[in-house]
Amino acid sequence: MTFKIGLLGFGVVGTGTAKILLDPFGRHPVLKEITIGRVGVRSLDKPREIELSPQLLTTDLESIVTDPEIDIIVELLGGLEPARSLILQAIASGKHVVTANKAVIARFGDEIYAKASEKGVYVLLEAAVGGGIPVIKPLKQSLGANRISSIMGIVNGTTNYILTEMSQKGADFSEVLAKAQELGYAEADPTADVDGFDAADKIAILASLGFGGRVKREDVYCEGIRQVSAVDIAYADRLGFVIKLLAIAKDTVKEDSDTLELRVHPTLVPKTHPLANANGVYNAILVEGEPLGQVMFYGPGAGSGPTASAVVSDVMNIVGILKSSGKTKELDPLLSCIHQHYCQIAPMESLSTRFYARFLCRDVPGVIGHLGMAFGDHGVSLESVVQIGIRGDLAEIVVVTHDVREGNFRNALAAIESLEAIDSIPSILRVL
Ligand SMILES: NC(=O)C1=CN([C@@H]2O[C@H](COP(=O)(O)OP(=O)(O)OC[C@H]3O[C@@H](n4cnc5c(N)ncnc54)[C@H](OP(=O)(O)O)[C@@H]3O)[C@@H](O)[C@H]2O)C=CC1
Ligand SMILES: N[C@@H](CC=O)C(=O)O
Ligand code: NA
Repeated sequence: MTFKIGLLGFGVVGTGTAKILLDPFGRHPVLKEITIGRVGVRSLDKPREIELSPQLLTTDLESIVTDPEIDIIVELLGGLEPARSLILQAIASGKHVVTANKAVIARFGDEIYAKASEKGVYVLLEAAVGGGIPVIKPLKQSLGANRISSIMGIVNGTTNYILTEMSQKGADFSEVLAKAQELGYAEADPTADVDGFDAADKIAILASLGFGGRVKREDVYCEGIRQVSAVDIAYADRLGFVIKLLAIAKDTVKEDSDTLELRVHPTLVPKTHPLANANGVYNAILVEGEPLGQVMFYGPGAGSGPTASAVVSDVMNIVGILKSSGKTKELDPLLSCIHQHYCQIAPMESLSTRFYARFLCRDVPGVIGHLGMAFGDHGVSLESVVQIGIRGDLAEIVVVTHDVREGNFRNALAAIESLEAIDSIPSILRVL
């Protein structure tokens, strides 16, 4: 029996996917039954790493998603449109879909999964989060017996690569970003990586799987890494931390309400924490549940081969189902997505966390006392105050707070900004 896939996109991940499918020797035997039926691209003239028969390539992507010969559509275009419309058209034509497109799923997952359930087809997305790391299927299946309390991790390879190179080699931000693009890690528009949007898409998807409700993408609080400077990386290092872009989804049961913290931001992570040692393009996702406790998923979070590994494993899962149960419309609830309600998200002001803040102060007597008083007045207690040095004619003071409600911390900062001794507050970062 042969199963035909229609590949939408033949870039970094599309090429990696074709490489695996065209070289099945030594891999799972089911791969020998999968062939590439058609390939959709934007430009027919572009030089390609893999030579495909010219009849396979087309710029008419609609003709692929409606082709009766195709069993599975593999969407590797990126971007919102035409990806969303083509996925919906593929579903309407009764085709199963595999996608790596977290941007589309995080925004239109409810629409896509509702249509997929109606049509009795699967939409699988292992490659969309953590690249090659198996994390979607484990959350759906292997961890299904657990009550998940938190999902926290490094889910963007590009920014982790940038932060690692900045901290280990003192490299320059824009040079490292260009290298990440060259290596095929970054999105077509790398703003999505650098400003945290890609990580926010991914944590929205993970939260929805882990906490059993839909998540509105716009509810994810999101800060990227643009404001992380070499100065803060060096201070963090001296204080025993590394700076990582963390994506966090945490169940916070308070009194009678059960809400979810959902946020992406650069974070000072203690060097002893398991997430601190995920470097370069590697991602790490720490899941906590009852009764299991903690489990960490670690591996390459982006790149052609690793991401293609996840894409092809989804294709194989669908082929396995088609082979064993035929074209039944009854979906396996452990592979499909059936959420109906939305998770309730906690407002940022109500969250409690530690903060790191760097102040530039006029070197007047008692400045540390003024700072301490302003924090104290707003219920913020300090874990450490380090007056590190002089920058020009300004004194540089770094503080780390104890756990504090975000709202109280912001109020304290507003008061501090108006102090005569304060010149500026160049950085504020959260601490794990
Ligand atoms: N790169 C990575 O490491 C990872 C990527 N992903 C996701 O995988 C998906 C693909 O990413 P990647 O392979 O890096 O992207 P690329 O930009 O390398 O490839 C995109 C492919 O899609 C084709 N394409 C894009 N828009 C259109 C259009 N409107 N009509 C026809 N063809 C189009 C391009 O055609 P042409 O070649 O003619 O330009 C190209 O072949 C994205 O959703 C991304 O987020 C997920 C995990 C990791
Ligand atoms: N641009 C993304 C690619 C994988 O999802 C990243 O850098 O992680
Ligand atoms: Na994955």
